[in-house]
Amino acid sequence: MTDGEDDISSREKLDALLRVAKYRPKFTAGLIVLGGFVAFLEGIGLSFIYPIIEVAQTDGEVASSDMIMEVFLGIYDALNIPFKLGYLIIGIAAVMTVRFTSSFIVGWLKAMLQKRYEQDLRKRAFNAALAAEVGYFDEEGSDDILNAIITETRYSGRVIKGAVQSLETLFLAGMYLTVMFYITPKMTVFALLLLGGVTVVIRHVIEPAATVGTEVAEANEQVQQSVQAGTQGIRDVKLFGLADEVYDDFFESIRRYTRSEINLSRNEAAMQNFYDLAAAISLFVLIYAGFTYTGLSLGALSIFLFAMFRLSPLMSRLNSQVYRVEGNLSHLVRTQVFLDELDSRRENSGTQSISTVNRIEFDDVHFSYNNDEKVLDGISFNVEEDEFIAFVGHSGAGKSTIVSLLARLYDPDQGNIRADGTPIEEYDLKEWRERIAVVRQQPFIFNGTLENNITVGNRDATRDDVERVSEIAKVDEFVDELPNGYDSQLGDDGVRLSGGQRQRVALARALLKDADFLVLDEATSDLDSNLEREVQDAIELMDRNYGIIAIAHRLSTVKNADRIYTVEAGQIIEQGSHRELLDDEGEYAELYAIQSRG
Ligand SMILES: Nc1ncnc2c1ncn2[C@@H]1O[C@H](COP(=O)(O)OP(=O)(O)OP(=O)(O)O)[C@@H](O)[C@H]1O
Repeated sequence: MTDGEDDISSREKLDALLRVAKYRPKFTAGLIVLGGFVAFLEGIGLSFIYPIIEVAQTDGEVASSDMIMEVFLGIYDALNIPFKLGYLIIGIAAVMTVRFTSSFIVGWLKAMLQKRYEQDLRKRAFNAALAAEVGYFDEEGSDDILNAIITETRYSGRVIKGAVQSLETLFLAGMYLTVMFYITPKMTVFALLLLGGVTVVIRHVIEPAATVGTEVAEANEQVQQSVQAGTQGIRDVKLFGLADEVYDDFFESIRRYTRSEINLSRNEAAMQNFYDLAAAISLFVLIYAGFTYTGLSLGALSIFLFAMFRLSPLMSRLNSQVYRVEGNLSHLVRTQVFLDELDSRRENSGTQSISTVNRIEFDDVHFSYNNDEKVLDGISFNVEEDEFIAFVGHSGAGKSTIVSLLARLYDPDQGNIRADGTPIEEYDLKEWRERIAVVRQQPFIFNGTLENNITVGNRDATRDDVERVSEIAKVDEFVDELPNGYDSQLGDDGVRLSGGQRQRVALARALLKDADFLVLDEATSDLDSNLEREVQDAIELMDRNYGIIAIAHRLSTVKNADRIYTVEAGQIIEQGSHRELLDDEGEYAELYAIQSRG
């Protein structure tokens, strides 16, 4: 195979196969042994031809002329069965029954192995994806991750079945060869050279399977991306007249996919048919040679030719199977690389337990997303459990990033974030996230009921609890308009809700969590100012004591904050109460003046 950019080296393929072998090795070994047993029975069945032909020719009067005959006579004698044609037929029928029943079991177990392996890969991939850092999703894009979990794993699962199948075929071929070799070594070597030569020529001429496999995998990924843009992004596609562009992308990738799949099948068909052609010609050459140059008995020659007749399609099947396995191996290698990457990007959790937080402190925190532009440049602030602080500033200043770091979606490059004096990365990650309730500007709505969406952070909550927080978040104002109240299905990503309604659901969700700090990242920006004010008041008047960290564009919502921090280019440029900041006549005062005029 040529080593192009996207080609996968033999070493990688071998590693991938070795890793597959470690999945349920005993089951797989049992399956292979059973495959060997099938081949053995096939051999026994085949050898029955010999006594059957001999007995038919001599009308039952056979002498133990050679080893095969002696073995058969011995067995029939031991079982006390007459060595007659009828009983020989019954014998072969019995052997074939066991052989094909075993084959059926092998087929069944193979499917089991393949599907379970595929399931295992999917489970591992999704589990690892759920545990991976958010940064990995930023880099890879969720489309690629989706494709790796859904599509690549399916192809990968086929490797294990294909490999076992190839081994089975190899056993059968080996058995036929052994029988042939036993009868006439010279003609067997000649037959092998013929078939082997044809195989080498055909494989050399046809494109290496893995290259085509990689092409199929890449094209698949692109198809998925285009379809996703056309489904998830359908509104923007329509609004911006992007349908043609999205369709062109889709068409180009599906064309690539179709072409690669056709090439793959063409290569397989070519291999199969040209091989069969060569095998058929070889067979007639051998029939001629057998009758002309060897003094074999009709029985022996029949077994030889029958074995040869069965061997040739097996060899071509083996060729196609190996070719398929190689093709699927490139998917497997990609899946394994993906799994390794996910594992190496696992979120780090601390071990320290945490049940309440009284104080959070950012101490000279620096951060950049891709090690290039600094997004946070020395952020320091603190907030107590009974305080309300706010961040304001221009878009892109780094405010949401502060929240992401606080929730440990990312870790700082430099500096410390402490909770009650301990760096937050030392806390158990899950427990830490339970301490803070974050409401994002564009929350995700899960496919389920309204109630289900409100209780995501507290599945034990009762309907009363749900109604209580819904009143504060003003969800109660639209719940009656939904067809089944709290039991209404919200659809994929909450398509049935307006932006403001989604935000209210997210707020109710956060309020239901038993957290110590409530983090509102433009949480009410889609509500009209009156409703926003009402929600804000309701939160501030709650009996429950939360520390509140709010990010706001509309400055009126943070007027009551104990401290307001103005963020610019990743730095806090001023801080103080609303009054103090107005008196300072700095950036905040300017922003406030602009908004008041508006
Ligand atoms: N996941 C990400 N990967 C790379 N860069 C990012 C990512 N998220 C944000 N940024 C960049 O970091 C900078 C700060 O973004 P951030 O969302 O924190 O700003 P913000 O002040 O909250 O803005 P806004 O008010 O518009 O929400 C921006 O320049 C943005 O492009």
